[in-house]
Amino acid sequence: MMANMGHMFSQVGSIMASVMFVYAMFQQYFPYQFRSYFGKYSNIVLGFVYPYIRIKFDEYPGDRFKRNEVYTTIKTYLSANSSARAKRLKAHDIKDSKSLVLSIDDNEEVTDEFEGVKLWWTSHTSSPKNNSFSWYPNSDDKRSYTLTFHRRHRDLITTSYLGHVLKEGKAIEVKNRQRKLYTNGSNENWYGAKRTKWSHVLFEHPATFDTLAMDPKKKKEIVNDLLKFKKGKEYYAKVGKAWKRGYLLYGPPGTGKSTMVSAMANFLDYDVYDLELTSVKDNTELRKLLIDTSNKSIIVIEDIDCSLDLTGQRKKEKAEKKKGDEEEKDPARKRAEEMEDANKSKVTLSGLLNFIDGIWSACGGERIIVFTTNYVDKLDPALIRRGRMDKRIELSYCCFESFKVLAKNYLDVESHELFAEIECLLGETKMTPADVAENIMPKSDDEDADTCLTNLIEALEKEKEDAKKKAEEEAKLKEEEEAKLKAQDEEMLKAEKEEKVEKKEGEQNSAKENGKCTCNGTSSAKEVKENGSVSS
Ligand SMILES: Nc1ncnc2c1ncn2[C@@H]1O[C@H](COP(=O)(O)OP(=O)(O)OP(=O)(O)O)[C@@H](O)[C@H]1O
Ligand SMILES: [Mg+2]
Repeated sequence: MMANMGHMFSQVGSIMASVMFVYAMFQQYFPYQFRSYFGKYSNIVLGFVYPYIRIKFDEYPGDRFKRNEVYTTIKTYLSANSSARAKRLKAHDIKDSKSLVLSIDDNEEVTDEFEGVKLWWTSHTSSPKNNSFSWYPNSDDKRSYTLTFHRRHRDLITTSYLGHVLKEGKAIEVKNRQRKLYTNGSNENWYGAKRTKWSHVLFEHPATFDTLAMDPKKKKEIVNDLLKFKKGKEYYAKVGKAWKRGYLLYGPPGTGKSTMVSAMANFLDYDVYDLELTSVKDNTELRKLLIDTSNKSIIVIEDIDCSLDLTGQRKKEKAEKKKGDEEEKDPARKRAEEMEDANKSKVTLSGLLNFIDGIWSACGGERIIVFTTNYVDKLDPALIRRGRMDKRIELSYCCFESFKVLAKNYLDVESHELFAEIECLLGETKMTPADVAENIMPKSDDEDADTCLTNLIEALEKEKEDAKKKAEEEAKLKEEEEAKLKAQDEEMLKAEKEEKVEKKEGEQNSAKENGKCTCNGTSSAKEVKENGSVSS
């Protein structure tokens, strides 16, 4: 028996060796054309014997920058439907810290059934050929799912089943949706070159329009505007506009610009993309980033005035200054500066304008672009014209209406005897909502509403006093400056007067001397004449 087994193994071994040998010879000596013919016909022959059809769904199909949504939907569908049957699973996000989201692992196969028909899903990951070795998973891996089914079910699968997968996957996506906060840090060096420059965390900012302190009328207007936008798909299509809207939020620091962005995201249930312009290399990268944002999202560029040399003038000035400096700079410093310049963002104003409303901005829809700034006057008018920034919202110092919202949120107080005084003081001072909030926030368990409001009154009075002192100092400074200017003017006038007098005197003197001179001249001429006559 054992001898028979041994004989059989040696037989199998020699057959395998022969097959390998023939295959190697075939690879080596068959001309390329033959091989391709062979491949083609072998596929046809195989088609008769192997009656299965395969459909492949790539994560990044062909020449696209954008992730294939179908791939994502299939992944969601398979996670929900097949994770019970797969043997090797991957655990992903933890939804609300309550449950794990599972999906099938790489190169794992699961079966599914649809109207009594059996089919197979396989996940694949292939790494691009790369000479460098890395311990980390390569984020440039190509991932795909392959669906295999018998060819007799072709119609059923390609129409009904795939439709069912997409519909169900989308429904699960909506149910499990967790909003994300994306940012474009320079993460190139983490796991090699990434396909997407966005990295994300879960968006968990609790700000809402209810907690946002601002004039209720203005707030209502913004909420209505956002609602109209969200429901406006058909309307935008009808008027031939890309479905996007620009908001410019401006005002002093601490007046709630960033808070409003979070409130907008929570209200609309959108993702947030916090775009850091200074780490975007150039306009092409900016475009890629834009294309790789999802629908239903808010793209925020904070402090736009600081992010970019938005005026051509500033660049020119710099260039001129550079020219002047160039001669005296030593080569090492020059090189260091050149390196620094190379690392700096080369995003230009026109690149940014294209990002906002160029042809590319219409890829996808339902996007809100928000710029925030402390200095609206510094911005280039081209950047904030209507159509780019459709709505401008000024967030300003705390008024009484805003205070009431904060008091309700922070202290649960809707009316109080100290309110009248606070209203009066708020009218006379400039305190940001951030400062007001900080003052009325209880700092210990012993502090109640009375103490907190008294704290605020003290702070407001101090602010008023400081403002008064500052105003007085400024007035004094102004007075001194004016006095100085006046003194300078007077001195100049005096100097001018003296100069005039001196000039006049000088002229008179020279006139006198000239008079003498003519006499002398005539006498000397006379003398000459006389001398001449003498000599002659
Ligand atoms: N209008 C407001 N309503 C409620 N809270 C506010 C408001 N404004 C400011 N705050 C509070 O002050 C803090 C700072 O506000 P925020 O970051 O929104 O200011 P900002 O206008 O973005 O300032 P900056 O210009 O410096 O970025 C927030 O954490 C928030 O709690
Ligand atoms: Mg801010």
